[in-house]
Amino acid sequence: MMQLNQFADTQALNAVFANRLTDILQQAIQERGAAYLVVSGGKTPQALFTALSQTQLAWDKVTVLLADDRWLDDSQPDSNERLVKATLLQHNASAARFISLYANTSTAFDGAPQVLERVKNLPTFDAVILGMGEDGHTASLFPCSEQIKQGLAADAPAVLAVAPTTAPYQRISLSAARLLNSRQLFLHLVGANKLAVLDKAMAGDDVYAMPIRAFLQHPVATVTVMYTAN
Ligand SMILES: O=C(O)[C@H](O)[C@@H](O)[C@H](O)[C@H](O)COP(=O)(O)O
Repeated sequence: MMQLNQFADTQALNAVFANRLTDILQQAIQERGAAYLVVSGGKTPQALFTALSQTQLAWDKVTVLLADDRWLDDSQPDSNERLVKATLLQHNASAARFISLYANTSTAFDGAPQVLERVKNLPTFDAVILGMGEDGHTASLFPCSEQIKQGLAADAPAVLAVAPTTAPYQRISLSAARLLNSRQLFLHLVGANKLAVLDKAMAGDDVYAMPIRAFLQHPVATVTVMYTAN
């Protein structure tokens, strides 16, 4: 299921979204003593991360990880880890624990087992923030990749290596099954072109053609879409 929330601009969206995430994490800490937040890389979330980094929260009880990363070390400009460290894990949020999806191996396929060790025993996430590409990919579950069946399988491991054919870099991605194991799922979209992709995703049902459908059309999970045109 999908619930669409539209905002006047990114500032309004980020203010509401940062508050909502803070409330969710706060409640998790109260109930369980710890909170787990999964974020996406790419361009869309950067201002949200800056807003979130300044919120009042027991950040030392929060674990942050990425939904996916490019197989690059964090000195590289296109590393999502680099982005998260530079924007989210600053100010108050610098106290959070971060779990890296990168290992120093030449390929993501060689490194995936090491990353799986770090992720496989994590509990249900409290919030997952997904992004979406214009081809309908989310995290690094790319429709063009040979690994897409594995990434969307109900019994997939928590983490898999992906080689996109229409986007740069090998990737490491949480599987759809692992991402869906969250109390809250958000999809963060900025730009009318992303709304058009969302409409297309809702209008068909081939999950391998548009992997975001595995979330938007999941029989049980609700995806809260946080959208603004600009
Ligand atoms: O590593 C990544 O690139 C992502 O996590 C990816 O899934 C992203 O969320 C979408 O591609 C949207 O990217 P933009 O926000 O840059 O449009």
